[in-house]
Amino acid sequence: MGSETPLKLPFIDFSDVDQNSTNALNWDLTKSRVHQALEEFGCFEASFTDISPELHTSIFDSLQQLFDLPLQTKLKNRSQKPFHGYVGQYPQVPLYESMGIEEAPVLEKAESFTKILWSEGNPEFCTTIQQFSEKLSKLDQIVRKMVLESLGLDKYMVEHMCSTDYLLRVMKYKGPETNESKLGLNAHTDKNIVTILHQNQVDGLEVQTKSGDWIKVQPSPNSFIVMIGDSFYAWTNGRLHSAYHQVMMSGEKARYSLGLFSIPKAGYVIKAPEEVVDEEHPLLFKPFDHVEFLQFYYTEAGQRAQSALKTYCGV
Ligand SMILES: O=C(O)CCC(=O)C(=O)O
Ligand SMILES: [Fe+2]
Repeated sequence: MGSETPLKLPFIDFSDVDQNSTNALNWDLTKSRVHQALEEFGCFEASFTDISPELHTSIFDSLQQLFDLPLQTKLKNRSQKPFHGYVGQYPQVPLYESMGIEEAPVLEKAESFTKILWSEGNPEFCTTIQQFSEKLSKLDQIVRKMVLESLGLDKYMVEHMCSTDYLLRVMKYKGPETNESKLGLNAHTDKNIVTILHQNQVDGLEVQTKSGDWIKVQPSPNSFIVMIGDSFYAWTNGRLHSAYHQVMMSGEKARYSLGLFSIPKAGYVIKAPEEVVDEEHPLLFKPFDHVEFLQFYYTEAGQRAQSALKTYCGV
C-alpha cells in the first residue's frame, strides 16, 4: 500500500536542440523521445532554457498585474472567436479566469492588446508578453518539425508550419481556501495543434493516461508542458494521442498559468496525408475546418459529446 511510484510524464531536455542544429545525433535522439512521448501520453515535460529566470519572473509579475485590473477593464478584451477574449465569472468553474492575446509573438499585436487594457500603454508588460511568446513559439516549431520528420511527412513541412496562428492564453485560478480539491478547469482535450503550458509554482494540472489514470503534473520552474491537440491528432490520423486534462485546485495560493496555442487558420482544411493512412490505419476523420469544428464544440451537442471530434467528423 502506498509504495507505488507516482505516475510521471516523460521529461525531455531541449537545452541543446535548435532547428538548425548541427548536432544531428542529439536532434534525432530528442526526436525519437518526442515521438514516443506523444504517441503514448500525448504530452511531455520539456526543459527549455531559452526562457531566462528573469523572463520567468517578469511574466508572472505581468500576469498578476493583468488579473489585478478591474473586471470592467478586463472585459474590454473581446473576441468573435470562442475562448479568445476574456473568460471568467463562470458558475461551473468559479476559480477560473483567462484572457487571450492573439498573435502575441508579433510586437504590433502585443502592443494593440496592451493598449486595450492600458490606454496610456505599458511597454514592460508588452515586451514581456511578446518576448515570452516568441521564444516559446520556437519550441512549438521544433516539436512540430520533429513530429513531421518522425512520421516521414517532411514534404508537408512548409504547408503545415504556415497553416497556423498563435494565441497566448493567460490564466488565473483562485485558491479555493480549503484543502479539499476543487475543480479549476473541466476535463477536456485541446482542439488545436500544439499547446505549451507554463505555470507559477502552484500545481494543479492533471493529465489522463490512456488507461484512465490521472497524473498530477509537477513541473519545475523552468519546464513547460507540451501537449497535442485534437487537430494534430486528426492530421496524423491518430498516430499521436490527444490527452484529457483538467485543473484541480486546493489551498490558498492563486495559480497563474500560460498556454501558447498553435491553431489552424480559418479556411485551412485539416486532412490526414495519404502517407499516414493505410489498411492498418484507416482514415479516422473526414477533412474539416478547425474554426467550424470549434463552433460545433461550443454548441450543446458539442459539449455533450464524449468526443466532439468523433461526433463532428468521425468516419
Ligand atoms: O492552466 C493549465 O495548466 C491548463 C490550461 C488548459 O488546459 C487550457 O487552457 O486548455
Ligand atoms: Fe487544455
